[in-house]
Amino acid sequence: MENWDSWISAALSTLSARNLLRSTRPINLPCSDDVSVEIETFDGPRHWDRASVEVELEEETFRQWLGDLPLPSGGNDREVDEKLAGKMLLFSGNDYLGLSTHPAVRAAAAMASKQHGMGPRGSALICGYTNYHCGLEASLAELKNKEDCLLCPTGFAANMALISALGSVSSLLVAGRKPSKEERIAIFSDALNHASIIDGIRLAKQLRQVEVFIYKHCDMDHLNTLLSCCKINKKVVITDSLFSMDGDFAPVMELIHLRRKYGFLLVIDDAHATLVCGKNGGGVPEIYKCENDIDICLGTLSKAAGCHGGFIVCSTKWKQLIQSRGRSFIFSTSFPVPIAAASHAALFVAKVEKWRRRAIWHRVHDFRSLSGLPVTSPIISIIVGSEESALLASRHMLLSGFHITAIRPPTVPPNSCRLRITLSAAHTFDDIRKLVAALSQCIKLPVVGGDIGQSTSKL
Ligand SMILES: Cc1ncc(COP(=O)(O)O)c(C=O)c1O
Repeated sequence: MENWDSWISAALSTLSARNLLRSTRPINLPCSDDVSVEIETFDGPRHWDRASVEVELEEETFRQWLGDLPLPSGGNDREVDEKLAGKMLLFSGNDYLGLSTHPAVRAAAAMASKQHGMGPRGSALICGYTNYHCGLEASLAELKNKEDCLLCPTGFAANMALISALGSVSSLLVAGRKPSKEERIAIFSDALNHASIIDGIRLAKQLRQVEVFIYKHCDMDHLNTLLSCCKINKKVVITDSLFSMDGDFAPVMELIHLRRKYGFLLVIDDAHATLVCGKNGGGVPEIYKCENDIDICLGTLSKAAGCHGGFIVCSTKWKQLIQSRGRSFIFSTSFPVPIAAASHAALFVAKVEKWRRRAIWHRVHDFRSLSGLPVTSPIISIIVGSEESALLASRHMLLSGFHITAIRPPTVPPNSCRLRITLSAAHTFDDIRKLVAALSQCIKLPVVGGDIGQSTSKL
């Protein structure tokens, strides 16, 4: 029976026959000693952690932001004059473990920039790929328990590169002509997948390489029906593992069950779960120990790693294909060496400082018990309905000193406007208590701060 392994091998043979297979040739930048020896780690939070969740706005910016938000009926600007600017508590970032301000991450970036500057600048296939990038790829493959890894300029670029490479398989297998409908790739995509997946799919569709089937959010019955009706052989299912707007998890074990039934290629975007989920931070695949059942896993270093850049962990064969056909990988400058060095340090710290993962999950638990909302992850989506209600709630939170944004159409459907709140290991129980107290003044919560005075955290 034909399967993805034979299709990918055939696509690689075609590329090889046409001299189109590409590989990276790392530039060797001498680094001083083994970096992991110099990385300092700590057994609990320190003062620098606060810098990742405390921000300041200029008075002018604060006024402008408030100016974009409606005044409550009968309200006036007096309260604005009272609060104004100064420090705010950030509940809207993606630096889930607070690593962006860690001394080891700062030191790695500083040392690399001192030794090598911000170069070499160029795309990975030309001259932008170094031993730093190579080492980071090896660490990510190890973290995710996969054969290989390919770094991309961003997480957005990683999804675009993967999907353009995927689409190219259908053309490569019918060399010299356009694939018929049955010869295309059938992509099944969750309705709430990230914009980078949606854009990648739209592009491949326009090029007539793929047929697209959108299944209802996390609805495995709907996916099963679509799969069973589809006559195309080459099927792919792609989903966020932890959804960026709703904060819920994809039903990974059910997807794996369907994969066994239909033999599709399973791709997950683990951007928000990497380093946050799993004992060692391996993300959703580590929770279920199902790394072998997930064919391709994408992620980003711009969230829990606190740095920048995207990655794809997969087999060496898939890596060869993506680096030869993934346009956003091929035609974009790779990220600078200090970013690679800092990301490498962040991965090391995240592995050693396991208390950070415990801390963020304690904060999730604290929020759940104080608010009564059934949250299951550090991404909290409080749906308030109309655009006006969301903006009024956002205004109240802003005036209470919380940096939280209202999410509106087109990012979310009309009448499901929401406040999106993200938690971090750098938040304290007291931060969560104050947050819930402020929320309870503008939103009806199931529990209005029941045990707001007591920590549920054991940290
Ligand atoms: C699920 C998901 N995938 C990909 C990305 C893109 O990552 P990056 O910010 O590194 O481009 C994001 C960022 O918001 C995301 O939420």
